[in-house]
Amino acid sequence: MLRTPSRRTHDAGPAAEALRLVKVTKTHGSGDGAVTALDGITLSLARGTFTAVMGPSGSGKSTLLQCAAGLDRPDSGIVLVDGTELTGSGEAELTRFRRNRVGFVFQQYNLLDTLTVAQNTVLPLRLAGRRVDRNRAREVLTAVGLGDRLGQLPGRLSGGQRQRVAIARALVTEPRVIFADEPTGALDTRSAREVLRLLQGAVRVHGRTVVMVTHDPVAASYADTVLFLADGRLAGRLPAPTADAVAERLAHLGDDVPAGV
Ligand SMILES: Nc1ncnc2c1ncn2[C@@H]1O[C@H](COP(=O)(O)OP(=O)(O)OP(=O)(O)O)[C@@H](O)[C@H]1O
Repeated sequence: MLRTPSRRTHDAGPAAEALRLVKVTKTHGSGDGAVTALDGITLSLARGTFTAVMGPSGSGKSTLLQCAAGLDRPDSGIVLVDGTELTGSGEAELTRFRRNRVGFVFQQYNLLDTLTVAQNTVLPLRLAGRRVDRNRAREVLTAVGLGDRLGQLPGRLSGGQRQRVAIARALVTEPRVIFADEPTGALDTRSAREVLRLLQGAVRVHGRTVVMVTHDPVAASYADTVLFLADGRLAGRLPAPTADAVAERLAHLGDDVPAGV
């Protein structure tokens, strides 16, 4: 069962906490081929914050996001989203939780080509069995600047426009946390900026919580805080990041790893 705040034991201000990981470990593969992707990650993210996760290739960023979002299961440790414990829950419950409380944005958009922009946008509501208000797609697509594209197929849109549909789709359920894995990785500078501003607006205007994996220091500078990963461990934290400061930290990652972040 998913545990509610009143029944869980790791309770440090649930009202203010959007995401909490306690000693999360994850190993991919087994035997000689086993790779420790996450090596005891403990972190807490406040509601209404925008966090970027950075680190070298293979440092565990995507695995962290997948485990935090309930898309993958840690080997050990605890994951709480908005005060509800995901670890230890059944598959059906986890699916229901993801559909209602979490939004996703991926590098490759993951839109369904045969559905219109509007249909793609409200798909999470349909999958969750929620009522779909006729105006909901228009409302949320207008907010991302695509109010005039409702009936189009994704194949007719640019990469930036597709990613904005993906953001509308992530926002449509009014999720507690939005997880974005390299959302600007396939975009040109201008489209990337639009996407980052939308994510920033979701946090600043609507109080959502965004966790974004990125390789790009400029993209990370849109976040309130950057968390650095190295070898599956937290290797630093940078509040109020500038692109230069992020690039500088990345260049020296591993020089000194603090014990707790
Ligand atoms: N499904 C898998 N099977 C085996 N090994 C995996 C799998 N997924 C990830 N790994 C390994 O786990 C480690 C962490 O991978 P992960 O994708 O989380 O890192 P990352 O920081 O997101 O990397 P990148 O920046 O290249 O996307 C890497 O060594 C990777 O090769």
